[in-house]
Amino acid sequence: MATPTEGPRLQLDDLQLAQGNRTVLQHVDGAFRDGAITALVGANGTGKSTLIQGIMGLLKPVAGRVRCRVSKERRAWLPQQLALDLTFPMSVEELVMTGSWPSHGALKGYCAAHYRRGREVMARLGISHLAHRPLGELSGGQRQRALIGRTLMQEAELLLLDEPFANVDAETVDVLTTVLRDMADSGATLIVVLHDTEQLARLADEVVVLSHGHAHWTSTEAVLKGHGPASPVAPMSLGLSGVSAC
Ligand SMILES: Nc1ncnc2c1ncn2[C@@H]1O[C@H](COP(=O)(O)OP(=O)(O)OP(=O)(O)O)[C@@H](O)[C@H]1O
Repeated sequence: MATPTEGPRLQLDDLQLAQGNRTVLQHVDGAFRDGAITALVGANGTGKSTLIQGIMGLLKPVAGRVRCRVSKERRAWLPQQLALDLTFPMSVEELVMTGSWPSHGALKGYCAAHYRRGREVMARLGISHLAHRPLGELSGGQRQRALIGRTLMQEAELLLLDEPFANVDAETVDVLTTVLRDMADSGATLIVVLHDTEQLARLADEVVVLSHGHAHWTSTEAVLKGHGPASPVAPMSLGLSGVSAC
């Protein structure tokens, strides 16, 4: 199938997604802005993970379609930390280096340029001193830095993150916020599931609100002021915690 060369990288056309026999989202129409961070918010069970699965091609649409101009090698998905098994014997550096697999292949071995880039990525995330530490011996924040390092190594153009700041320390939130902003400023399209108004205010350029089976594109300001799509909607009813920034 030919890949269109114009328009946004990621567009959803009248998308309908189901889990089992149950429709979770329908008539989802909209584009994600390139070079921007879009927050995905909604109360528990409104379909945030379902939408991510649909975008990543892990869940086949019941109707409509996902139009994505990003090659599979440049798409990255960071699930919730709890969903990850990081007990296998691998060091931080080995994990970061696997980010080169989608484009380079898993079996070819790394060249000097790969190792150089891996070291740059670890330095940027403040984890150089952990390069040889097994993943199973990391804190939540250190683990999340290593996982983001893997997506930097991959040079992801489309990055989906499910609650990236859950169970991480404040310093890691600062480091990751800077790195994610830099990625967007470099042109990447980022979609981030968030549950915290402070992080939303700090990070999101725009917001997609999931509610009652539908998705609505809106501004960060509208959500923070408590005006959702079918306004007025309190941030808490969107699954957002923290004090409203209005
Ligand atoms: N594998 C599954 N089989 C059946 N139903 C599922 C499955 N996964 C999710 N669901 C249902 O689909 C709906 C949407 O779930 P989803 O996990 O996408 O919501 P969410 O917004 O990500 O929730 P949370 O904020 O709790 O992570 C829920 O009603 C959930 O119970």
